[in-house]
Amino acid sequence: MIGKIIKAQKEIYYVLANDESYMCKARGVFRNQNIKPLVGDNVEFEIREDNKGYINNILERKNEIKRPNIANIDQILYFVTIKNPSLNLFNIDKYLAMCEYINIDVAIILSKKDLAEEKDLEFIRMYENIGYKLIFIDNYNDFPKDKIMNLLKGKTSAVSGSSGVGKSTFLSNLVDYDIEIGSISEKSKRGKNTTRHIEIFNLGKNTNIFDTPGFDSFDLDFIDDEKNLKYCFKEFDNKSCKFNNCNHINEPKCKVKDDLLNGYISKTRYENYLTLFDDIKRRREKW
Ligand SMILES: Nc1nc2c(ncn2[C@@H]2O[C@H](COP(=O)(O)OP(=O)(O)OP(=O)(O)O)[C@@H](O)[C@H]2O)c(=O)[nH]1
Ligand SMILES: [Zn+2]
Repeated sequence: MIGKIIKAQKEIYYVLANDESYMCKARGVFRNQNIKPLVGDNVEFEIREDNKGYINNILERKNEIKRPNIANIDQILYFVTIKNPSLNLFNIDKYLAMCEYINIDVAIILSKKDLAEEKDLEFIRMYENIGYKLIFIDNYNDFPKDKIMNLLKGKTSAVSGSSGVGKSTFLSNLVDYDIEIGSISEKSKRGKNTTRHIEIFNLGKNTNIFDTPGFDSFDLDFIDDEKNLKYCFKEFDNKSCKFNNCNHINEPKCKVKDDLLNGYISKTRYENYLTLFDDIKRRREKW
C-alpha cells in the first residue's frame, strides 16, 4: 500500500492511507543506510500477518526542511504581526529568500490584524504587489476560515513564524484537536512545557497541515554563494541589465537599480538584499 506518514513518535510511524491510519515500523534496512523516514514522506508499506505495519520504501521527496525535519511541503504559511511581536522586514525578506531558494511556495499571514493600524498595513501590502499571497487574520474576532481553506485546499502546508505570532491559535481555529488516529483517539498535548512530536492534520481530501513548532530562526547557510541571492527576490528582473551576471550593486546600466529609482522595487527590500548579500559573502570568505 501507499500512504503518507502523518506522525512519528519514537520509532513508530503513523501512515495514512485511504482515510485509515496504520502504525508502522521502518524496516531495518533504512537504519543500515542511515535513512530516517520523515513526517510528510509518502511511503510503501505492508501490513503483515501479526497486524504490524512495515515501511518498505520511501518515495522520492519533493523537498525536505530541517527544524523541524519534515518532507514534501507544498507551501509554507509564514506568520507575521505588526505588533506583539513587532514587524521585522529584514526577517521577512530573509525568510522569503530562503523559501525561493529551496523552491517552496510561501503565503504571508498577517496575524493579529486587530492590533494593527491601517497605515502599518501598507508595508505588508507591498508583498502582495511582488506576487506573494497575503491574508489578514484576527484569530479571535475575524477568522477568515473560507479564505484559509481555499489557500490550503489540495496541498500540504506548514506553518512558521516567530514565537508569539499566533500560530497555535490559528491551528486551533482550524483543527479539532480530538483527532482520530486509527483506533486511538488522542487529545493533542499542546502547551508550553509538553514535549511535542511532529504531526500532520488532515483537513480534507489531499489537504494537510503540519502542526510544527515553527522554524523561523535559521541561517542563510542554505545559500552558499551570494551571487545566487538575486534569484531569491521575486521582483528583480535579472535579465535586463547591461551585464548578464549583474548583482545589481555597483554595476552600470542596471535594470534593478533603475526599478529601485522608479519605485518599482521597494527601498527596504533592496537594502535587505544588500545586507544579505554581504552576510553571505562574508561567511563564504571566512570558510
Ligand atoms: N490580539 C490578538 N492576539 C492574538 C491573536 N492570535 C493570538 N493571539 C495571542 O497571542 C499570543 C501568542 O499566540 P500563540 O498562538 O501562542 O502564538 P505562537 O505563534 O503559537 O507562539 P509560539 O508557540 O511561541 O511559537 C497569545 O496570548 C494569543 O492569545 C490575534 O489574532 N489577535
Ligand atoms: Zn543589475
